[in-house]
Amino acid sequence: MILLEASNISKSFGGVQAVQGVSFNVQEGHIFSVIGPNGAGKTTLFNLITGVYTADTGSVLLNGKPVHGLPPSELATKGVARTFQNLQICMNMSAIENVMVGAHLHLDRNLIKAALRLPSIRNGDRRMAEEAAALMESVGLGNYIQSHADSLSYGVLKRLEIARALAMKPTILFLDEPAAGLNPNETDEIADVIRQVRDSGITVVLVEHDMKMVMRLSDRILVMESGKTLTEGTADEVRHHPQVIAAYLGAQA
Ligand SMILES: Nc1ncnc2c1ncn2[C@@H]1O[C@H](COP(=O)(O)OP(=O)(O)OP(=O)(O)O)[C@@H](O)[C@H]1O
Repeated sequence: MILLEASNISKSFGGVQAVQGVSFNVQEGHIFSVIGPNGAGKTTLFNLITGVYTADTGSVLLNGKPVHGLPPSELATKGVARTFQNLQICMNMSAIENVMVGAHLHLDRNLIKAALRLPSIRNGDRRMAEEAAALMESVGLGNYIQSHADSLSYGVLKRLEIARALAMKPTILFLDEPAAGLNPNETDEIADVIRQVRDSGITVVLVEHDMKMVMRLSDRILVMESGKTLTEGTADEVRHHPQVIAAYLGAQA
């Protein structure tokens, strides 16, 4: 079943056509990855689908219903969660408080401040804390539940961000470069977490530069170049596509 249907999405910034007429479908239960060289338009596409930017053209259907133009907070109530390329963890909070914040809101910095005043977080609401702890266990962070965020390694923080997004109980999770800056061991750990998220029934959309991880994890891959779709297919199809090989090697197609 198609969960997300993006059609003819375009966005320009001044003279730069960042995304031009991109269409794709994401099947429920899949890991769908978006790859492409630097500046190909991947993050812009992500921002358009998740309501950070408004598209110049195109439509996005979630479960067959239009969701384009909705802000991230409203998309979150419809089951759309995301992480960002740059960590959005509150360093002056404990790890578990960060996850509990995710249960309440939708990655808006101002709202995070407001959430700190919520009685359920301030008083460490037991049920919420238990759920947050269970989520942390599920992404391999059981040892860090009471840790302060600023004491955690980058690899752990990246997983913590996923745990916080999962606390929103999404049906579809967008991950923007989850392996960026991670060493090979941390990358394997995050790949395991992503697979586990998918196996738990949550559809995953991924922007990622680590090709090994993308090829191993993805059910389908969209390749972008200069704002446009170069091709879309399975890892095997994409890997053997002459233009993809050319784009990545910088040769002429
Ligand atoms: N807010 C913005 N204002 C102006 N130009 C932008 C903005 N965001 C992106 N662009 C431009 O749009 C194009 C696509 O950028 P985008 O960040 O989406 O690419 P990307 O594929 O995610 O790149 P990377 O892999 O380096 O993150 C680039 O030319 C970029 O400079």
